[in-house]
Amino acid sequence: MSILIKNIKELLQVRENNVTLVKGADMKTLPTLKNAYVLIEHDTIVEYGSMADLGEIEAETIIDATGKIVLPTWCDSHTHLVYAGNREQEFVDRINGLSYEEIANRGGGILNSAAKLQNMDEDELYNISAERLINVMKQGTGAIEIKSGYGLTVEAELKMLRVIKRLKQEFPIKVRATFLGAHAFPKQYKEQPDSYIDLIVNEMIPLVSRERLADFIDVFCEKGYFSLEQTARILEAGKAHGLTPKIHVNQFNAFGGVALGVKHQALSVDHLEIMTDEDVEVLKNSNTMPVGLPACSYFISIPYTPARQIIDAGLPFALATDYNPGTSPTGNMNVVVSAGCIKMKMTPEEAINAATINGAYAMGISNMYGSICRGKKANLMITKPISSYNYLPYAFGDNLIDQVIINGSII
Ligand SMILES: N=CN[C@@H](CCC(=O)O)C(=O)O
Ligand SMILES: [Zn+2]
Repeated sequence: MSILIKNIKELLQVRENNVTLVKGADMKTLPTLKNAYVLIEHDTIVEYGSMADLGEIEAETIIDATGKIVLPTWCDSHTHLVYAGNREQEFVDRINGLSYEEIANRGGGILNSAAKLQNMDEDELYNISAERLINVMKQGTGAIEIKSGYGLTVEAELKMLRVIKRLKQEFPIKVRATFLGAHAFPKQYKEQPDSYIDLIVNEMIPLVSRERLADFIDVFCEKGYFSLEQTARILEAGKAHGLTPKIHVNQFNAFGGVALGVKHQALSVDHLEIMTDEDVEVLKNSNTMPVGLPACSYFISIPYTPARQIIDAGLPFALATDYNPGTSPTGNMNVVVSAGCIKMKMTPEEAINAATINGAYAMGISNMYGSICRGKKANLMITKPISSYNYLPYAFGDNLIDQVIINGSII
């Protein structure tokens, strides 16, 4: 199977060398090629170049992209896409003045999602999750991280991770799985929280690892959720079982979670709505990717991650959706890229770098995903005819994606 895309108005994120992330001032550069072509064979980008250099090439499928822009598919490094039901009542409660914290304290929030998921049959959970996955693929996402964390019992956490595994097997999109048993304390552990940490460390992590159900270990490190000490214990146990840390930190409070993540060589630290100068400082000279989730800030009206401060400090930065029923009921990376530009003052070049190559880095897959590079996976999207790539974040809410190719297949 071969596909030739020709007469491309502009081909974005073209990398001659296989860079694995971009940071600081380099994020302002988005290498492009005008009037270009790309040749795909099976699941791989084998060649690209200027139309002037296109010789006689045979291809089974030829796509004429006149007037259109082609770029790598989005790499969404933070989602909770597997969940049992929506929480629109909490949305209305927030409009009527309750905060995220107040709703959680009344038994809403993550515990509300866990109760629904524990009662849902695994096939039904798979079917509704598959529908969401198909939807985000059509919106241009070609690689995605999906977390557990709405189970909160051994059985329900494993159910979630098996659903993620099945999604990975059934769809061409690249899926990375994260074990987030430490998302909230189940009600029965409220008075003896360390017994829940024992359950995670002694039962859940060994089972998840034995059945190879996850790549990453995550913890919601936050006041009222998991403390620095509890987070450290879980990360240590995860690492001992081959899981790489990726943590939720600084969503509502800054109290040293970023430094803890860096100390444990977290691949990414996510949320970061509340950042101190020390948090930014500690990320320098680390291999940890800071990840912002602007759809969450928008939806629950909390501050936006200070992307400018982070990038201007010379750091890399990634954007992701945080797709979940409580704080970000969208998996649409196009909206996230727009929000990065509009609310975080990122340039379109920075936002596209953040949502492609840096998102891939935050999933540990940027050697094969996130840029147009010979030998990389054939994950590309073709826009409708548009005036320039700036139009993508500018026309927020418009569907500007015409065709999506994932793993060499047209979706
Ligand atoms: N903050 C923690 N976890 C999710 C929200 C979970 C929920 O409210 O269901 C997040 O990343 O925003
Ligand atoms: Zn999250």
